[in-house]
Amino acid sequence: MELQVYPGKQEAAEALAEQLSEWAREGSVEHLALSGGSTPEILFDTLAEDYWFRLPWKELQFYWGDERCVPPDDPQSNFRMTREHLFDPLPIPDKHIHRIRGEANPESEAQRYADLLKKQLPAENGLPRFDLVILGMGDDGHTASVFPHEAHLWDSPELCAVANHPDTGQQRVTLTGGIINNAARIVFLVTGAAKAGRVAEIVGQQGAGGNYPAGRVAPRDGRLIWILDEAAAAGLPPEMW
Ligand SMILES: O=C1O[C@H](COP(=O)(O)O)[C@@H](O)[C@H](O)[C@H]1O
Repeated sequence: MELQVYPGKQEAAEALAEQLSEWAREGSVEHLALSGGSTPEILFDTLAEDYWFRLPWKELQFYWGDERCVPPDDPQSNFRMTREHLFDPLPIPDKHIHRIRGEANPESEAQRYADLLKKQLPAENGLPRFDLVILGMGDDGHTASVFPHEAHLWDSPELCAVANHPDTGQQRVTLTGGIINNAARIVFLVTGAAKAGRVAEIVGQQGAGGNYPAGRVAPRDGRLIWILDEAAAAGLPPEMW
């Protein structure tokens, strides 16, 4: 596990943008899965504003780690946020954007997306392999849309599953642990004081970190990088960073 801590969320986002641009320019990232929620907005804005000419945008294929089961223009849609902050401003061909259809029947969509991943991605260890999976972590330790109350979904033999938000019951379609942990690189981008407790448990291995879905992220033979801001890292022992 590699740990990178930056003063604030802007610096953390810039660091990930820079590393992504290096990997893309050297040709080691083509297929990448994006996270949703609010944290990646700043990453996408940074990429759209400062990396127009510094990434081979037309060579990248975009996927998602999870999607809320809402229409693609809904305020809650991970695709909508990404389109507004990343795809609209940049020259990305529509055929390279492989969204999870939040408006479809969740069970059929989980199956369709799993089939698409099998078709699109190279295989390694008998599973499709992403070059890069970008993940966020919720305050409750969820990642993608595998929540603590449905942690068994992490071990699903299927590549994608239907999940339910613990408070709202909103359905989600999510990647499961097998395909996430098969990625060549997994990068967590986590910022803000609200995440510090879970970061201390999972990254600092204080307590029951391994019980959270985010604590189950452990690439089989790839790299795992946690990119934090100081607020999220505040519960980690100083010698770690
Ligand atoms: O619901 C979700 O939450 C996580 C974390 O989101 P954040 O807003 O706390 O950054 C996110 O990674 C996931 O993609 C999203 O659907």
